[in-house]
Amino acid sequence: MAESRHRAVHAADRTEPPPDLRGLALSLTPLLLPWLPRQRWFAGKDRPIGAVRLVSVTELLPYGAPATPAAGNAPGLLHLLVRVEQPGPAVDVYQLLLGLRPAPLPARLAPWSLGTAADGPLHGAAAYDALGDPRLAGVLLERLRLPGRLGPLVFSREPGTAIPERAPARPLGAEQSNSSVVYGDQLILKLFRRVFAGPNPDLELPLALARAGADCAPPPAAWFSTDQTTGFAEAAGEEGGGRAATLGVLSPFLAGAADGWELALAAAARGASFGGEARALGAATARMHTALARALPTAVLRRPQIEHLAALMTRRLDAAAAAVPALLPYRDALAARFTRLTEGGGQTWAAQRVHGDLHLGQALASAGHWTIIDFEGEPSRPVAERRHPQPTARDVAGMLRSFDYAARSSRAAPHWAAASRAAYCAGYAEESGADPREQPGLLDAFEADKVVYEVLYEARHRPDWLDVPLAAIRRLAA
Ligand SMILES: Nc1ncnc2c1ncn2[C@@H]1O[C@H](COP(=O)(O)OP(=O)(O)O)[C@@H](O)[C@H]1O
Ligand SMILES: O=P(O)(O)O[C@H]1O[C@H](CO)[C@@H](O[C@H]2O[C@H](CO)[C@@H](O)[C@H](O)[C@H]2O)[C@H](O)[C@H]1O
Repeated sequence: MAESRHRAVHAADRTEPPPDLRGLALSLTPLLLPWLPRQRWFAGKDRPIGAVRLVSVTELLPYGAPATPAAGNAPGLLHLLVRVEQPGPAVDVYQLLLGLRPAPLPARLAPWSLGTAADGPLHGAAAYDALGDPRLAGVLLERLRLPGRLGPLVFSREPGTAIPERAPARPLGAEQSNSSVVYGDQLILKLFRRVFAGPNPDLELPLALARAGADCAPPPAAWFSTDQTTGFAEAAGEEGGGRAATLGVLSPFLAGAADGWELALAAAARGASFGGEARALGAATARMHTALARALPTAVLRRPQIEHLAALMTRRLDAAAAAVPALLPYRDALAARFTRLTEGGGQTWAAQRVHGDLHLGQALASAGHWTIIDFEGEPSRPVAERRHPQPTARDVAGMLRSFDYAARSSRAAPHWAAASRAAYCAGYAEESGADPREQPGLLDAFEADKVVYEVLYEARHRPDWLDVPLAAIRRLAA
């Protein structure tokens, strides 16, 4: 890799992309406008895009500069952070990795195409999502192997971790909020698409767990971030303002693991009990909570914080009901669950860092062990809010909802979900000594909050699934 060239392109103290790189990237922006809203991870699909502005441009591999003459038309690789301006309060920053080759693209890369630059310095170059190109994904792996700075990008590596020099790369096909590449069934790189100022909990929590010796999450091997966060959204930067934004995390890949969602669906579809697995998952959740409470700050929620929490849940409910009118008839019954939280007199709740979006798809089973992944929290919540200590009931409620989703999606007998939920809570209680069912008001409120979130999530991303949370709401509100 022509490392010295990359460093020459980006001086370490530069805050603006050099004019030649800015010119390159500007000739790509017309291609971004139609492409962005088609991406699963693009959060602003419901609003028109006003403008796409460059926050930073980094050349990871120069276009049109083959390392050897024999390499012929070598691809280029650009890292972009772009601000997408849309109607509404937040301005989102997205991370893009764009491959460049002379048009036309080879057929294997066609599904990743953004189109061909019509003018500017890249006139005639085909741009594509570089994660679909194993060669370019390899460039990223090499960067992560060698810690250091490249312009606005800072690459870090956890001491004592093994990262191969080369490994075949394949993009993960799953419908995701972010994008991931698997290297040789050994490592997985998760690239955050919508990025925020401050550490991403999906690095912060697994790293804290690993450093505390807990084996509940894959231990990060390397990561990269940017410390140039001036163009980032205000709201997202509240707590992390001016601090480095995490862009990607490389972790061990659990080859051959099955996720809890597939396992639960398979069991439910053949009428088999999921009790043993749910119990073990409850115990794994409790171990994760215990380790997080030891490794990261905890808090006690008193009356003002509990009122704030209830108000936040009610605000989210009202926003969801405004967007999905099918929620309106149940609004008051759901709001009552939040209000009841504040009626406990001198009641206090223990709070700590939690997973924040725990569901069956976030638990991987391999060799009889549950590993928890994806600690980012609910992607639509401000990151500052996701990083606050919260009652562990938030995670328990998330998983309980997931058993309901699995039962409805597989048309399981009605008692299947109830039995799985009970086994999960029993496993949690055995491991931690505290049964989540002993705080029914808290669990009810978090379950109602989660199901409201799910209504909005399904309405935005999977309208065919909307009836799953709506059916639960009809039950909760009855
Ligand atoms: N360490 C891992 N080992 C094996 N598979 C993984 C690992 N991390 C993630 N995956 C797979 O990738 C999918 C997406 O990862 P996730 O972190 O949930 O991303 P997103 O936030 O985009 O949903 C998961 O559902 C899982 O199937
Ligand atoms: O995995 P992500 O971080 O992208 O989480 C989002 O997508 C999930 C769906 O993939 C969504 O989860 C909902 O559907 C699941 C079944 O597909 C179900 O098991 C969960 O209980 C349900 O909440 C999640 O809410 C969303 O944040």
